[in-house]
Amino acid sequence: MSGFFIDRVKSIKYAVKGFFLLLTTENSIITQTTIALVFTGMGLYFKIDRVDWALQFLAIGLVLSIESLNTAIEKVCDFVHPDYHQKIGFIKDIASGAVTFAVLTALAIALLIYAPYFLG
Ligand SMILES: Nc1ncnc2c1ncn2[C@@H]1O[C@H](COP(=O)(O)OP(=O)(O)OP(=O)(O)O)[C@@H](O)[C@H]1O
Repeated sequence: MSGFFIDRVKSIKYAVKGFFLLLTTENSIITQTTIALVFTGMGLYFKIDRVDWALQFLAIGLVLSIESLNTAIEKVCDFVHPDYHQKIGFIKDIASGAVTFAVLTALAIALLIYAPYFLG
C-alpha cells in the first residue's frame, strides 16, 4: 500500500518537473503563457465576472495542455525519425491541427468575453 503512495508522489514529482521544463525550455509554451498573462491582465482591467474568469482559465488551460501534448508528439517524431519523412510531416501537421482546434475555441471565448467592452 505504501508503495502505491510512493509511486503516486513520484508521478507528481515528474509531472511538476515536466511542467517547469515546458515553461522554461519550449518557445511555443512560453509564447502561449505570455498571451495567457496578457488575457489575465485584461480580465483584471475590465473586471470580468466569475463565470468569465472560469471560461478564460478553461480556455488558457485547454490551449496550454494541447500545445504541450503537441510539443511531446514533435519530440517523439524527431526522436524516432530525425530525417525527413512524409508520414512524420503528416503526424506533426495533425498534431498542430489539434492546437488550432483549441486556439479557435479560445478565440471564440475571448470574443464572447471582450467584444462587448470594445463594441460598447
Ligand atoms: N521530419 C520531418 N519530415 C517531414 N516534415 C517535417 C519534418 N519535421 C517537420 N516537418 C514539417 O514541418 C512542420 C513544422 O515542424 P516543426 O517540428 O518544426 O514544428 P513547429 O510547428 O515549428 O514547432 P516548434 O516551433 O514548437 O518547434 C511540420 O508540421 C511538418 O509539416
